[in-house]
Amino acid sequence: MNEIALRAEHVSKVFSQGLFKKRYKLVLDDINLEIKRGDRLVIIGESGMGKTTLARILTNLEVPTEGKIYWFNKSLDEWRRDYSVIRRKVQYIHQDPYASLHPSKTIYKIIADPLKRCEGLSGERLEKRVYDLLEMVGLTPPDYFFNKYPHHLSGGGRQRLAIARALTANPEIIVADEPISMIDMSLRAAIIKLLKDLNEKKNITVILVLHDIGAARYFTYEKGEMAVLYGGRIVEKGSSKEITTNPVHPYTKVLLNSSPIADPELARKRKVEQLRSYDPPVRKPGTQGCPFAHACNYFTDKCLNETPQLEMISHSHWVACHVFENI
Ligand SMILES: Nc1ncnc2c1ncn2[C@@H]1O[C@H](COP(=O)(O)OP(=O)(O)OP(=O)(O)O)[C@@H](O)[C@H]1O
Repeated sequence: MNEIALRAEHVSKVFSQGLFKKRYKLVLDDINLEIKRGDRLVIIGESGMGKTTLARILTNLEVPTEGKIYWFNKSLDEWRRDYSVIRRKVQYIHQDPYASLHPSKTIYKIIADPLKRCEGLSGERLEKRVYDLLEMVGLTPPDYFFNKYPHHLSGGGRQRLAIARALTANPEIIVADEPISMIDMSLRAAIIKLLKDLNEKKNITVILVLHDIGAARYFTYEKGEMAVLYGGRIVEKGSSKEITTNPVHPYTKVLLNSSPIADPELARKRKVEQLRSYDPPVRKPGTQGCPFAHACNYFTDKCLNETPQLEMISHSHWVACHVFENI
């Protein structure tokens, strides 16, 4: 059975700024998403598009202004009685592993403490679990790391440690927010591969928030979906193959065309479309119109006045754009 692991239904978020004269900002606008148990999903978009806010709402670290989140077909209200149990099954991995790891605890303690607290493990059984978890995330040989501290690790090593700590809860869903943004290029693929392995071998549902479409493609190449976020709205979503080989939204096309190519000759030949604006849109609650209209080269009056809704264009592909057929 393909159970839905996580679903966002009509999720919106408004932040207010300013102490006396409040200004309201619509950061997420009517997000609808779902992911089946054991699947992979990437939420992709550039800085300021609302990705972190969405990831935090999906894991109940932030409360939506409107809409609901469902974990395994039950709303968070319905989980209230068993919340402490289900909470541990949905783990959030922070984009800055260093900030999320206790600097004065040894690596052993960082992993052992939650295992002691939640599973009551001690002695040899505890040590074996710590050893196995470090091995699983590639911090090997594990006992070499037992008495080291997070600052002894590279950025990639710290992200592995943060993943191992999340695994102490035996999670069923992992939401990782830009897990590779603070680590060296050469180590990024290894972290994505680790998350793929956890999905494949342990059937953990993995949602990745990324701004790099190359990394998104690598994560979802064999299976999985992508949702492209712009100005707090999903502008295109579908199978990884559809989004990367047949993108139709003008923003997705720009994202794909601006991803780095190793070959300098090909990079020189590539024509990258210039947008009318590179600033993320600032939207107020109640704003109508396409969030991308201020940057889009193909906008019409309709784009300024009417918010495009996601429409199915094939069984694994949806787009929210009034003009995509004319581009
Ligand atoms: N607590 C908050 N109060 C007010 N505004 C906020 C708050 N958190 C986020 N924002 C604003 O919401 C918008 C979206 O932020 P968010 O961090 O979700 O985007 P993002 O796509 O993850 O970008 P980045 O990769 O830069 O973090 C930004 O304009 C940000 O300034």
